Amino acid sequence: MWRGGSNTRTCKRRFFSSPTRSRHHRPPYICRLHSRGSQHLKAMAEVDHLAAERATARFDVEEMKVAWAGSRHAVHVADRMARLVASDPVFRKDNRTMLSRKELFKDTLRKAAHAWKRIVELRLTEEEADLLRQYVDQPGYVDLHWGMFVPAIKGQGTEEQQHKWLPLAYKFQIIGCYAQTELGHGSNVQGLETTATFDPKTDEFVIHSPTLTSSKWWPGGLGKASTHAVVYARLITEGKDYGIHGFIVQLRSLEDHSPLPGVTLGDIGGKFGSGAYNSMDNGVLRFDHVRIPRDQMLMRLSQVTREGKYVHSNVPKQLLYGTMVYVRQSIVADASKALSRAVCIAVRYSAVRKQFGSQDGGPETQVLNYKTQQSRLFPLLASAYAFRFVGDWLNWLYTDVTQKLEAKDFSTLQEAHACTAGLKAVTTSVTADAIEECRKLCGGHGYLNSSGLPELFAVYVPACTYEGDNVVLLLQVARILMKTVSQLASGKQPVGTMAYMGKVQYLMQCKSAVSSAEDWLNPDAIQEAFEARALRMAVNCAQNISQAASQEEAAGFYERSPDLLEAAVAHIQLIIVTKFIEKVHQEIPGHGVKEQLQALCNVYALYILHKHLGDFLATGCITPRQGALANEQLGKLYAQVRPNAVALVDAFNYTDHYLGSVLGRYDGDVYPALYEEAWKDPLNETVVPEGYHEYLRPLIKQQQLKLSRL
Ligand SMILES: CC/C=C\C/C=C\C/C=C\C/C=C\C/C=C\C/C=C\C=C\C(=O)SCCNC(=O)CCNC(=O)[C@H](O)C(C)(C)COP(=O)(O)OP(=O)(O)OC[C@H]1O[C@@H](n2cnc3c(N)ncnc32)[C@H](O)[C@@H]1OP(=O)(O)O
Ligand SMILES: Cc1cc2nc3c(=O)[nH]c(=O)nc-3n(C[C@H](O)[C@H](O)[C@H](O)COP(=O)(O)OP(=O)(O)OC[C@H]3O[C@@H](n4cnc5c(N)ncnc54)[C@H](O)[C@@H]3O)c2cc1C
Repeated sequence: MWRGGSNTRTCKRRFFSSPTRSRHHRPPYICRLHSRGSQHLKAMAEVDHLAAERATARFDVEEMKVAWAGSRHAVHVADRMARLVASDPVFRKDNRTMLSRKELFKDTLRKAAHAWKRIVELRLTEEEADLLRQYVDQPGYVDLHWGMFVPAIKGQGTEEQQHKWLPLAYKFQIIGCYAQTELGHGSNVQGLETTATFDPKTDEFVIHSPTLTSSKWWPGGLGKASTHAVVYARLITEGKDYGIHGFIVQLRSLEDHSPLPGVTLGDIGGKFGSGAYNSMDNGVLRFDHVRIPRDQMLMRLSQVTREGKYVHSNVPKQLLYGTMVYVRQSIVADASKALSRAVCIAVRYSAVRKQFGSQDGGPETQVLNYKTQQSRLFPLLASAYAFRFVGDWLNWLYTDVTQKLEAKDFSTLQEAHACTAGLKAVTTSVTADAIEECRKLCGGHGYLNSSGLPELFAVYVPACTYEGDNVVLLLQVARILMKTVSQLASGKQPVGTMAYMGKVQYLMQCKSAVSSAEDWLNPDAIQEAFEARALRMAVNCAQNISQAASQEEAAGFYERSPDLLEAAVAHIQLIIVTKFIEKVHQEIPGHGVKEQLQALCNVYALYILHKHLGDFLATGCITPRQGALANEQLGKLYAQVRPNAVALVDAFNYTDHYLGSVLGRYDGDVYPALYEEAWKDPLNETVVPEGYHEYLRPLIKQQQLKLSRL
């Protein structure tokens, strides 16, 4: 093989012959390697494996792209934007992990400015611009500007305020961030300490950070880029504290970007992983009696009059949390993107990679053919599709609730909160774990930056924390579940995703009718088992809380919170399974597409059942035998997915630029790419490393001297 042959030996000789060769003047062996032509290498590499894989697909990949993207139009626009970004040298990202923090941040500013220039030049629509930013794929201040600052003003500002501030934000005449979290408090929003005290003499609010722990801490874009922030602070007027409200505060000069008087701010420092989320300037901010006009309080939900009187509109105060609800639903859509990227890399590489099993000098086995590889990878593939569809549904729910709120109908607010909080928590936790699992599925090469997986993981894991720590959010779901269970006795019929709880009499005693592995292909059997498990877990928790009669309800909730978390997860998994089943029931065009989605839906549901078998058995929803039959059926489904696996990840329609992984390349030509990538590392800029003369040579010489004395 070329990898271990004479070229390698030439390489060693040449390296030792020249101490300071630059990577721009590569040693002759590399030139020779190239002059022999990439065609020669290609012929020797395993390019054909993916072509052969694609030929075994039993469905129409182009139509699956439509099912994944949501419409033919969505495929077309996404494709155009992805290619626009991939073909633009400013958007290159293969060198990102080698940049210093300062270089990375400057690169992010450059990319953001260039993206904006292209958006304006090409007169892109909002949909196109969002996609272009997604494919640029580098976290930066623009995410918070468009993702939180603008939505906060839209959701909490009066029409007059929107009219004043939004045009400035839309044209980047100001740059905004979302400054809620403080050093001392993040999860507990009501515990924030920053104050906004109304001064009727000047008709201003005085924004102040009374303690160190009240310093704003974490807001993205705050550290270096933003000129303005929506700041959350305790509103104090007429000597009374009215709790947390939002205020638009200018932080930096629009002339020279210097902090305004009374404002102290900066970046909070390096974060997990090289490159990755370090492109973002998460910041710290302190106020020393900073004055803002009264009309910079976001006044849609409540107002302070010229005289300083507090007036609360007749709306639920939780509408203040609206921006978080909006972002949580978009994070569910992001989860399917991040998970599908990791799975695409792991599936393609598993089809290329071979280990063991060579018979009579024949080829080794593709690792994708190992049942263990399939049982680790295919549930993640199914989860990517499941999250995609539940994300679409959540987006619909969010739009529906927003329309109802506009009409002053607040009846679905709790449903929106429970679904966004719970789905955000479950999909991000699964995705973070899955990216790490995909790294392991790629063996040693998965640990290289060039696999794309370390960076994806480092960028993605904070999703388990931002926009609400996942445990805190699941406890919110659990509280709503307990409230719903307690209302069942009074005959109140639960609605929306809790409606199944209305079948309490039946679901508490039903027994699964499954008697063969094939019976688990029946969506009704799956649905019933998941509903019974979720309801029984919730009812068990409610009973345990109320049986602790000596305790206050809150203390009982606290005691039982680990069980409540599991009940909340069971409820959210039921929603994901239900929405996948509903999707598959729809008319889905394209040869074999519906069948593949059906198989993935079953993989998802039966994998969850298998993983959480303890829940299903302990609640008596299924018998151990039925659990074993589910596992048997799961194995059959993996065999069904196997010939379609590569085509199923092709349907995500990701460019090599967006994937950013030598292992996940579309053409499967992995080894030459890995080899090539290694030489780009700064350590290879010189053949003899810096520090050799200072540290290595003296050490070796000293040891040689010692030995010669012996
Ligand atoms: C290199 C690139 C490579 C790869 C990239 C690949 C992928 C990357 C993908 C994405 C990355 C890109 C961008 C990143 C995007 C975003 C991240 C950036 C920004 C992050 C921003 C933030 O984090 S902002 C701060 C968020 N903070 C929180 O979420 C705080 C959490 N806490 C709370 O929400 C609340 O404090 C609480 C809900 C926990 C408690 O509320 P509280 O009012 O104190 O008390 P309760 O008694 O619990 O509740 C009272 C009642 O209110 C109801 N309630 C609570 N919340 C809501 C709500 N939101 N809506 C409606 N109702 C609500 C609750 O149920 C109670 O109701 P009752 O009926 O029981 O009274
Ligand atoms: C990358 C990143 C970007 C961010 N961007 C922004 C931003 O733009 N704007 C902004 O305002 N904020 C931002 N944040 C802050 C983020 O929203 C908070 O970190 C998050 O809400 C968690 O709050 P915390 O840090 O206070 O965690 P804590 O609440 O201190 O959590 C610590 C531990 O305590 C546990 N815990 C806390 N409360 C409970 C409870 N009641 N019951 C059981 N366990 C509990 C948690 O599960 C966790 O294990 C960002 C954070 C990160 C990491």
